[in-house]
Amino acid sequence: MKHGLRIALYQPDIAGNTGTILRFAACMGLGVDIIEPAGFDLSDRNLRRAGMDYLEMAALTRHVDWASFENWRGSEVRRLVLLSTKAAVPYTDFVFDRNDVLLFGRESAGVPETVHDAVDARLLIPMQAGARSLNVALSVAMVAGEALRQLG
Ligand SMILES: C[S@@+](CC[C@H](N)C(=O)[O-])C[C@H]1O[C@@H](n2cnc3c(N)ncnc32)[C@H](O)[C@@H]1O
Repeated sequence: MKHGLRIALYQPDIAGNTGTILRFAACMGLGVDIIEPAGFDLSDRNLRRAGMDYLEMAALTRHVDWASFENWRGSEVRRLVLLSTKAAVPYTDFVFDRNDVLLFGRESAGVPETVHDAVDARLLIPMQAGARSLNVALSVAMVAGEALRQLG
Protein backbone atom coordinates (compact mmCIF):
# COMPACT_ATOMS: atom_id res chain seq x y z
CA MET A 1 0.00 0.00 0.00
CA LYS A 2 1.29 3.50 -0.87
CA HIS A 3 1.32 6.20 1.80
CA GLY A 4 1.39 9.99 1.36
CA LEU A 5 4.09 10.01 4.03
CA ARG A 6 7.53 10.92 2.62
CA ILE A 7 11.15 10.82 3.78
CA ALA A 8 13.41 13.75 2.89
CA LEU A 9 17.21 13.60 3.17
CA TYR A 10 19.05 16.91 3.48
CA GLN A 11 22.29 16.80 1.46
CA PRO A 12 23.14 13.19 2.39
CA ASP A 13 26.85 12.41 2.25
CA ILE A 14 27.11 8.63 2.81
CA ALA A 15 25.94 6.61 -0.19
CA GLY A 16 25.41 3.37 1.75
CA ASN A 17 22.98 5.07 4.16
CA THR A 18 20.93 6.51 1.30
CA GLY A 19 20.85 3.08 -0.39
CA THR A 20 19.60 1.52 2.85
CA ILE A 21 16.92 4.21 3.20
CA LEU A 22 15.81 3.83 -0.45
CA ARG A 23 15.44 0.07 0.08
CA PHE A 24 13.45 0.62 3.29
CA ALA A 25 11.22 3.23 1.63
CA ALA A 26 10.58 0.97 -1.38
CA CYS A 27 9.60 -1.89 0.96
CA MET A 28 7.26 0.36 3.01
CA GLY A 29 5.74 2.19 0.03
CA LEU A 30 7.13 5.60 1.03
CA GLY A 31 8.36 8.34 -1.32
CA VAL A 32 11.85 9.78 -0.83
CA ASP A 33 13.06 13.32 -1.51
CA ILE A 34 16.78 13.99 -1.81
CA ILE A 35 17.73 17.62 -1.30
CA GLU A 36 20.95 18.15 -3.27
CA PRO A 37 23.86 18.51 -3.36
CA ALA A 38 24.56 14.99 -2.14
CA GLY A 39 28.08 13.78 -1.44
CA PHE A 40 27.81 11.04 -4.13
CA ASP A 41 25.91 10.35 -7.32
CA LEU A 42 23.26 7.75 -8.02
CA SER A 43 25.71 5.44 -9.76
CA ASP A 44 27.79 5.16 -6.55
CA ARG A 45 28.85 1.55 -5.86
CA ASN A 46 27.97 1.72 -2.16
CA LEU A 47 24.52 3.14 -2.89
CA ARG A 48 23.86 0.31 -5.38
CA ARG A 49 25.20 -2.32 -2.98
CA ALA A 50 22.96 -1.15 -0.09
CA GLY A 51 19.90 -0.44 -2.24
CA MET A 52 20.21 -3.49 -4.50
CA ASP A 53 17.37 -3.99 -6.99
CA TYR A 54 15.04 -2.09 -4.63
CA LEU A 55 16.47 1.11 -6.16
CA GLU A 56 14.36 0.43 -9.27
CA MET A 57 11.25 0.27 -7.05
CA ALA A 58 12.10 3.41 -5.07
CA ALA A 59 9.87 6.47 -5.61
CA LEU A 60 12.73 8.97 -5.57
CA THR A 61 12.46 12.70 -6.29
CA ARG A 62 15.63 14.81 -6.47
CA HIS A 63 15.53 18.53 -5.70
CA VAL A 64 18.47 20.60 -6.91
CA ASP A 65 18.58 22.63 -3.69
CA TRP A 66 16.66 23.60 -0.54
CA ALA A 67 14.77 26.42 -2.32
CA SER A 68 13.40 24.12 -5.00
CA PHE A 69 12.43 21.52 -2.38
CA GLU A 70 10.53 24.25 -0.49
CA ASN A 71 8.82 25.39 -3.72
CA TRP A 72 7.65 21.83 -4.33
CA ARG A 73 6.47 21.42 -0.72
CA GLY A 74 4.54 24.70 -0.86
CA SER A 75 2.67 23.46 -3.92
CA GLU A 76 1.79 20.21 -2.11
CA VAL A 77 0.82 21.77 1.27
CA ARG A 78 2.59 19.24 3.47
CA ARG A 79 4.03 19.70 6.96
CA LEU A 80 7.78 19.41 7.30
CA VAL A 81 8.85 17.44 10.39
CA LEU A 82 12.57 17.59 11.23
CA LEU A 83 14.37 14.89 13.20
CA SER A 84 17.12 16.53 15.19
CA THR A 85 19.32 15.72 18.16
CA LYS A 86 18.67 19.35 19.24
CA ALA A 87 14.88 18.89 19.41
CA ALA A 88 12.97 18.56 22.67
CA VAL A 89 9.76 16.67 21.70
CA PRO A 90 10.10 12.84 21.67
CA TYR A 91 8.91 11.43 18.33
CA THR A 92 6.58 9.03 20.19
CA ASP A 93 4.63 12.03 21.59
CA PHE A 94 3.92 13.46 18.13
CA VAL A 95 0.70 12.89 16.16
CA PHE A 96 1.75 12.22 12.56
CA ASP A 97 -0.30 13.15 9.52
CA ARG A 98 -0.40 10.95 6.41
CA ASN A 99 1.01 13.79 4.26
CA ASP A 100 3.94 14.67 6.54
CA VAL A 101 7.44 14.91 5.11
CA LEU A 102 9.96 13.55 7.63
CA LEU A 103 13.24 15.44 7.19
CA PHE A 104 16.61 13.96 8.22
CA GLY A 105 19.92 15.81 8.33
CA ARG A 106 23.28 15.26 6.70
CA GLU A 107 25.41 12.61 8.40
CA SER A 108 28.32 14.99 9.03
CA ALA A 109 26.43 18.13 10.10
CA GLY A 110 22.64 17.71 10.47
CA VAL A 111 20.84 20.75 8.96
CA PRO A 112 21.76 24.47 9.05
CA GLU A 113 19.90 26.91 11.35
CA THR A 114 17.89 28.31 8.43
CA VAL A 115 16.41 24.85 7.78
CA HIS A 116 15.95 24.18 11.51
CA ASP A 117 13.92 27.41 11.76
CA ALA A 118 11.81 26.74 8.63
CA VAL A 119 10.20 23.45 9.67
CA ASP A 120 6.74 22.89 11.22
CA ALA A 121 7.91 20.55 13.99
CA ARG A 122 11.19 19.24 15.44
CA LEU A 123 11.39 15.80 17.01
CA LEU A 124 13.95 13.90 19.06
CA ILE A 125 14.70 10.21 19.38
CA PRO A 126 15.70 10.12 23.06
CA MET A 127 19.07 8.47 23.71
CA GLN A 128 21.24 7.55 26.66
CA ALA A 129 23.15 10.41 28.30
CA GLY A 130 26.41 11.03 26.46
CA ALA A 131 25.28 9.45 23.15
CA ARG A 132 25.71 11.90 20.25
CA SER A 133 23.44 10.56 17.50
CA LEU A 134 22.06 7.50 15.74
CA ASN A 135 22.88 6.42 12.21
CA VAL A 136 20.52 8.30 9.89
CA ALA A 137 19.08 5.14 8.30
CA LEU A 138 18.21 3.73 11.73
CA SER A 139 16.59 7.06 12.65
CA VAL A 140 14.47 6.86 9.50
CA ALA A 141 13.36 3.31 10.32
CA MET A 142 12.41 4.19 13.91
CA VAL A 143 10.44 7.34 13.11
CA ALA A 144 8.78 6.18 9.89
CA GLY A 145 7.92 2.96 11.75
CA GLU A 146 6.12 4.94 14.46
CA ALA A 147 4.36 7.15 11.90
CA LEU A 148 3.17 4.08 9.96
CA ARG A 149 2.01 2.42 13.18
CA GLN A 150 -0.09 5.51 13.98
CA LEU A 151 -1.46 5.88 10.46
CA GLY A 152 -2.33 2.23 10.02
C1 LIG B 1 24.37 11.20 12.16
S1 LIG B 1 23.06 12.27 12.49
C2 LIG B 1 23.80 13.90 12.34
C3 LIG B 1 24.76 14.23 13.39
C4 LIG B 1 25.22 15.67 13.28
N1 LIG B 1 26.56 15.75 13.78
C5 LIG B 1 24.31 16.62 14.04
O1 LIG B 1 24.80 17.28 14.95
O2 LIG B 1 23.13 16.73 13.72
C6 LIG B 1 22.13 12.29 10.98
C7 LIG B 1 20.68 12.62 11.16
O3 LIG B 1 20.02 11.52 11.80
C8 LIG B 1 18.93 12.02 12.57
N2 LIG B 1 19.17 11.65 13.97
C9 LIG B 1 20.17 10.88 14.46
N3 LIG B 1 20.02 10.69 15.77
C10 LIG B 1 18.90 11.36 16.14
C11 LIG B 1 18.20 11.54 17.38
N4 LIG B 1 18.64 10.99 18.50
N5 LIG B 1 17.07 12.27 17.38
C12 LIG B 1 16.61 12.83 16.24
N6 LIG B 1 17.22 12.71 15.04
C13 LIG B 1 18.35 11.97 14.99
C14 LIG B 1 18.89 13.53 12.37
O4 LIG B 1 18.02 13.86 11.33
C15 LIG B 1 20.34 13.83 12.00
O5 LIG B 1 20.48 15.05 11.31
